[in-house]
Formats: sequence, structure tokens, C-alpha cells
Amino acid sequence: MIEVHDLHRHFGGFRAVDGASLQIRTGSITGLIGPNGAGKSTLFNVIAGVLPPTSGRVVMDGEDITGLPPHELFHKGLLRTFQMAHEFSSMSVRENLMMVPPGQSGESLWNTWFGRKRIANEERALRARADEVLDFLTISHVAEEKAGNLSGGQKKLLELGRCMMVEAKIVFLDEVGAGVNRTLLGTIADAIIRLNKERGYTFCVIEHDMDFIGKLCDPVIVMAEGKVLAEGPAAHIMENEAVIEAYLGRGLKNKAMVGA
Ligand SMILES: Nc1ncnc2c1ncn2[C@@H]1O[C@H](COP(=O)(O)OP(=O)(O)OP(=O)(O)O)[C@@H](O)[C@H]1O
Repeated sequence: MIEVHDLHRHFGGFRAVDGASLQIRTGSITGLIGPNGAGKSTLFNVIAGVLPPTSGRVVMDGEDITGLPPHELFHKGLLRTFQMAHEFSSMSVRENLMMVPPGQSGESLWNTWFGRKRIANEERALRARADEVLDFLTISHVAEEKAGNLSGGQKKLLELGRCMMVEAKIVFLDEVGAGVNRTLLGTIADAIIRLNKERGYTFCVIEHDMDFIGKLCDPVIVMAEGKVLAEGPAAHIMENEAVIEAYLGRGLKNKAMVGA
């Protein structure tokens, strides 16, 4: 469980996150939606240690993790993916996955000289794990492909795969569906649901595609102007007056109603 208490993140005088409080239940796929500039990515960045908060607290399973750097959060099983995928483009897809787990013996020179057998064993295990991940994500056919040649949607799947190479507990996905075709979006949605149901991953998902949010997420948290505006099941949220106003603006909404 992640608890966010009265979180602020200001940029100069601008309050990108302005007193947001919310909970992400263990075992949930929680959606985070809101109009452009609502503060969603900034909130993610603060939770994931990419940005320090101006004030407020983030608690994970009872432990205060406010302001911990990303690598420490990574060891606790908290991972964040970015709107733009961060693959190593000239390496193969499989190699990208094999790079993820920290503390591999091959990383130290001493081990390179004296621990050849151990390194070979580790590599074999990593390779097997990477192949299992590719199989789970239904992209085994691109294992040897350079990651830079993947389509946008395949890169998003690779990001999910990187989360599977470590014992992730909670994964923050930023606009996982942006620029992805419908078929691959379905594959990504299925992978998220299976990771959640079969492997116990908790997800928090920022996404603008409401079909995707509706299919995947419960609850959905709505942010506007740096604050939490509403929370509930997707169907209720989409009928919530305050949410509709936040998206359309009062003037636009009235015009739409006059036009109806
Ligand atoms: N590093 C920064 N410096 C100054 N302002 C910033 C910075 N990062 C974000 N902002 C501002 O904070 C506000 C919230 O941005 P944020 O990216 O968190 O919104 P968002 O809800 O994720 O929007 P979108 O859906 O468009 O990605 C925006 O007005 C943005 O311009």
C-alpha cells in the first residue's frame, strides 16, 4: 500500500502538486487521470524519487519513503516507467532485459577474471528469465531484434518486461498507451491484468485513453490543479459532475449542454 499525505511540489511559485492525498491499495490497478497539466506526472515523479517534494509524505507499507532516490525504491520493489520508453536501442531486446537485475557478478573486474563459471551460470539464468518474460508478453519473436527497431507499443511491452526482471511490487506506468495501436494496446492491457492477477503486481496507471482505464482500473483517482478531485469506480467517475467540469471547463460544458 502506498499512502500519499498532503503532498506538494512547487516549481517556483507554481503549485504543480498542491496538497494531494491518496492511497494505492496493494493488489489494485489504480488509474490516475486528469486534464493536461493536472500534476499527474509530477506526482509520479515525487513518489518514485525522481523529484523531491516541497512538502508532504509518501509511505509504503508503513515505511516513510519520502524523497528516497529511485535506486533505493527499486530495491524495495517500487518502479516507475516513463512516457517515453528508455530502451538501449543498439542492444537486442533480450539483452535489454538481461541488463535489468542489479548486482550481477560480471559487473566487477575481479569477478570477470576469477569467477568465469559463476558468471556463465548467472548469464544462463538471466537469459532463461528474459526468455520467460518475452514469452509471457508474447514478443518472443523479437528477442534478437535491436530494441531501437521496435514499434512504440513493443517498446512499452519491453518496459513492462524490465519490471518483470526484478521482484517489482508496485509499478507506476506513465501513459503506457500513448501512440500505441489498438492491437498492441490490448496486449499491454492483458499483460497488466495477468501480472496483477497471476503475479500480484500492484499498478498505478496514468492514461488518457478512457476505454483502457475503464477496462483495467479500479479505483480511478482524478486529479485537477494539483489536487485529488474524485475517486471511485471508472463508471461512477465518468458521470461525476466535478470531473466532467474539470475536463471540459464550465463554459465549454454549458455550451455542450445548450447544443444538446
Ligand atoms: N520541471 C518543471 N518546471 C516547471 N513547471 C513544471 C515542471 N514540470 C511540470 N511543470 C508544470 O507542472 C504542471 C503539471 O505538470 P504534469 O506534467 O505533472 O501534468 P500532467 O497531469 O502529467 O499533464 P499531462 O497529462 O499533460 O502529461 C504543468 O503546468 C507543467 O507545466
